Amino acid sequence: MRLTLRSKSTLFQSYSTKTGSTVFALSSGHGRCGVAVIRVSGPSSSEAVKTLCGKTKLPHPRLASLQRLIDPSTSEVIDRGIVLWFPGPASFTGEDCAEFHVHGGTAVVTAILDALGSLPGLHHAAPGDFARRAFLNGKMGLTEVEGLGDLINAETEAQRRQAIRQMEGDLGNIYSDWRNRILKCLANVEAFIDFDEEENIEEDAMKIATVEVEKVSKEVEHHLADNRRGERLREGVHVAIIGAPNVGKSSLLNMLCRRPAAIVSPIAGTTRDVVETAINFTGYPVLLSDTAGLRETTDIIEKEGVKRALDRAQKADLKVLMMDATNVINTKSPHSKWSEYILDHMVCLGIPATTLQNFDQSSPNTEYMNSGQFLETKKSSSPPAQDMHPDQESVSREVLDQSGDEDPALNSVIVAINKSDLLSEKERTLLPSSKDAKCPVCILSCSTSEGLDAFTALLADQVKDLCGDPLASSPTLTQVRHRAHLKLCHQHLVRYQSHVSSQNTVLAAEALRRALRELGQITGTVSVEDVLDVIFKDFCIGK
Ligand SMILES: Nc1nc2c(ncn2[C@@H]2O[C@H](COP(=O)(O)OP(=O)(O)OP(=O)(O)O)[C@@H](O)[C@H]2O)c(=O)[nH]1
Ligand SMILES: [K+]
Ligand SMILES: [Mg+2]
Repeated sequence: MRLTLRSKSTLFQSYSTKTGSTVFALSSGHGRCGVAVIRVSGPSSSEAVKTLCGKTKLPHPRLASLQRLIDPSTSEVIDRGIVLWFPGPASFTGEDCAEFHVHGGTAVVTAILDALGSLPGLHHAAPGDFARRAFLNGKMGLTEVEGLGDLINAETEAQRRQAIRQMEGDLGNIYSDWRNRILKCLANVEAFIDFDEEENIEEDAMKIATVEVEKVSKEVEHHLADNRRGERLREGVHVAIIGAPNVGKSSLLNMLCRRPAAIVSPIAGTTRDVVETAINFTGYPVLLSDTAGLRETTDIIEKEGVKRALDRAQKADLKVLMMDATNVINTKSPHSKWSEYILDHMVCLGIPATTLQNFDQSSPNTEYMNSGQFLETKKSSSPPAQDMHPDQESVSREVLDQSGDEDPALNSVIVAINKSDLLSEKERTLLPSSKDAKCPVCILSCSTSEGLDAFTALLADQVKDLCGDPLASSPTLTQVRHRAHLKLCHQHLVRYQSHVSSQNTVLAAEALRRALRELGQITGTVSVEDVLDVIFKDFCIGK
């Protein structure tokens, strides 16, 4: 076996010198502001600093100095600002870097950028150029770079916590740990293949590897079965308000986002499009959607609205099923159970059957259906189950396990019975409790705000449950990209076990290599040389 050893740092170096160019960009926000920060990275950074400062010597590294910044073409002073010089590799990107902190006016910023652009070898940076250079120079792993991106984009406290944790390397460490352990296993398996007969390789090298692979495989599996908490927190929890026309869906949306985002009117069928608002819900991001009232209609625009509403309901993490309290009182037969009544109501509205997985079809509430207030049953026209997000299935199952008394068919549904102000005291006592309905029920009035605090608290609890506390448990998966690679990694680990069972060590080793490649694609450290490094270290080949 020939070993070509090359360290990771030389590998990264060859990338960065290949780029060779020097880039610059406005790093603070655009628009007029007190101070703007312009960043430069690359081999010509030192020339840029000297030229703009009009000096032959560089300022002290990493010390702020006040400088007159000069336009090299006219020798005119552009501005007076702070200059920071960060010689590589002790800089954010690992290259020579500089920062110009100037007055944040459009003309000042434009003049500095133009001056930099006029220097030889300097180019305006493309999006993400600085982070990319930091990654290529080994300053950050891919997951850390992604964490940095998320941190910049974080809009809520919980998102910020998750992102900073990822940027600090918590998530990357998990993946690196798996990677290192699989590398070791691969080293064992390779040694077993290569030196089986000639050398004194420990006999149980294969056994040790197999036990360890099984362990990692279980950990990956557990990490994958996270209910998409991290991804939800990153993207926002999708909450859809659905229900019959005129029950007050748009009124509720407006109350929750504290602005008249959707039109409210006494005319049934007012909302047609999905009206989406992003709100910060007690520190958690929520994408709240108001939808068209669900009913059968010949109006083609409203029909499309109903289709969109059902589609949104299907994709939502939580569905707020809104009902009009007066309808509830009038249509509920005294004999039917509340949970059945709610399920019947959903079926009548044509809400996708996937939400009603355990609905007992043998006892439909025909009296209610024939009341004429709602549509005929549309179960058959419901979108097929395979349209569901593949993970929604496991989500449902997990909620089901935890729900205890709740009806699994109603998981992810919150019933909001609105217009309670229109009921008498006596009628109110007839409304269901969460226990009767086997799912959370809130009685509220968008007119008087009654019950709104309780509803908000309940929704906040459910949103928190779906996202988890980003600091409490071990870091969760945050990106679909990671999930895709981890799923493949897990498949290869499972395959490894079956190849070992059939004593095909060559294929077993290949399965580990493929598992490693998937992990490497998450952290951005794919390099076959690493395997050889481990063999060299652990088995002292060539001593
Ligand atoms: N009395 C009373 N009226 C309400 C309440 N909430 C909403 N309304 C009224 O009910 C009517 C319909 O409200 P919307 O918010 O437009 O209802 P919607 O469900 O969005 O209606 P569509 O978009 O047409 O499906 C309006 O006239 C509201 O003012 C409430 O709690 N009590
Ligand atoms: K309306
Ligand atoms: Mg509406």
